[in-house]
Amino acid sequence: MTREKLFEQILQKKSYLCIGLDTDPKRLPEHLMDAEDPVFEFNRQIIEATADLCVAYKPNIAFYEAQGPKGWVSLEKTLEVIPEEIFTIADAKRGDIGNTSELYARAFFETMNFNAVTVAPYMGSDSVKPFLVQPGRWVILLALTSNPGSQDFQMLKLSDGNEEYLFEQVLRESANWASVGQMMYVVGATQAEYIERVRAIVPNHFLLVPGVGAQGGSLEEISRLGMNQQCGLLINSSRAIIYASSGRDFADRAREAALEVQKEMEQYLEQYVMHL
Ligand SMILES: O=c1ccn([C@@H]2O[C@H](COP(=O)(O)O)[C@@H](O)[C@H]2O)c(=O)[nH]1
Repeated sequence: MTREKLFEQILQKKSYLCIGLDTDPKRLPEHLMDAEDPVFEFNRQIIEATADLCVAYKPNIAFYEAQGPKGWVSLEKTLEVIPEEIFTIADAKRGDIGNTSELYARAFFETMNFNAVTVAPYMGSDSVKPFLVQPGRWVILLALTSNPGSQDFQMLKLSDGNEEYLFEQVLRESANWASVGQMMYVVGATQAEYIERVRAIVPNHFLLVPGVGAQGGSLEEISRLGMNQQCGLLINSSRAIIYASSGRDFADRAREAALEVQKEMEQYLEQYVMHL
């Protein structure tokens, strides 16, 4: 999917919400356990209830891999019921030597038909570039993650005297590997105090922002500080939406939770994008 198509969808739905399908078989409503494929049935109903309120779905691949072969089947079936216009992200955090990355790219872009895959930058350009071969398929590179451990390496100051953090060097260098139409960055909502530093280096890129909802990041703050003229944000929320209820009403409650976020996003889009 092109950047233009993504922006069109954002304007049309007045939403930049990405719903995370972190579907944990242990957290499924009891009544779904009789279904042939409870994980798929859960996802199907969540998608049916929320597709008009979000612009992306992000299955976290770990939740499917952990199930073995049947998890991959649930994932494949889930992809088939996501409407065509919605952006799909394989949150897989891959990256390896070149020929192995090529196969990861094939797995997520060809065997499965994802629009984007999350990639770790630690192994450098030759581990990331094999994901950048097809126009319309995106790399979402981990830049400044939402977890406390982001301090361990991403926030290290480089010793070359220019006072940059390692995550800033990752942004600066990797921005040369692809156009803004093929590369996004993961920046946690819990890192709002650094968002201006991020935007100083990558003003035009889309950012995938996890960490609102269950992790406590502020949607208002990240929207105010992080939006650009094409919105430039996909805000992910997983548990706060998909587990809004563990009962028979789970899909309706998920819709209500998504609607609340979408309404708030509508205000920010009007405030920070539409008037530009
Ligand atoms: O820095 C990161 C990168 C990825 N994630 C992933 O996003 C979702 C967040 O789920 P919530 O339930 O909304 O907290 C999950 O799949 C993480 O693995 C992240 O949180 N932070």
